Amino acid sequence: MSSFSFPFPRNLSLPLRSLSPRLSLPLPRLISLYLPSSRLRLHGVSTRLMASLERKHRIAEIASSIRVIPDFPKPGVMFQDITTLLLDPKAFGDAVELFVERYRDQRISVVAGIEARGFIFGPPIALAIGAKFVPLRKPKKLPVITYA
Ligand SMILES: O=P(O)(O)OC[C@H]1O[C@H](OP(=O)(O)OP(=O)(O)O)[C@H](O)[C@@H]1O
Ligand SMILES: Nc1ncnc2[nH]cnc12
Repeated sequence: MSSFSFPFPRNLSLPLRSLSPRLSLPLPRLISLYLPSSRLRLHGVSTRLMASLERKHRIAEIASSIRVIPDFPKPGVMFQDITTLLLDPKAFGDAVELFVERYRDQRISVVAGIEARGFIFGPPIALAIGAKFVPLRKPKKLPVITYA
């Protein structure tokens, strides 16, 4: 049975929206709520719960690193500006890692990235899962035979 690992900083607080919209606890307290004394729960259900909480926390951190510009390029559109995520190596790495976790070990041989943001995220994902990368460009951009 694998041992429990604790990947969070000690002073971290997590908003526990799934339990209550208002509940926010320091993580050690949160763990003491979730982890019963039984070793079985510690190594079984609670380990999965912690992995799920950590994933939610990572996604929230990624989301908060993206700058949102209201009403661009037209009223009503909330523009998601990922240039701020790209300036944050932790958030950028975590975003790539989420894809890598999902697609590794699935015998994927090619990752195709759509211009333009697909050119940013596709290559590191392809390298990490051992796949080739194919850029999907607009027509007539390349001076060689292309596939459409
Ligand atoms: O992944 P994204 O960041 O959403 O980018 C999507 C496309 O938007 C831009 O072109 P646009 O549609 O403005 O046309 P253009 O070729 O005239 O620049 C950019 O050149 C990408 O091809
Ligand atoms: N809301 C949005 N933010 C950034 N890029 C987009 N492309 C299409 N919708 C978008």
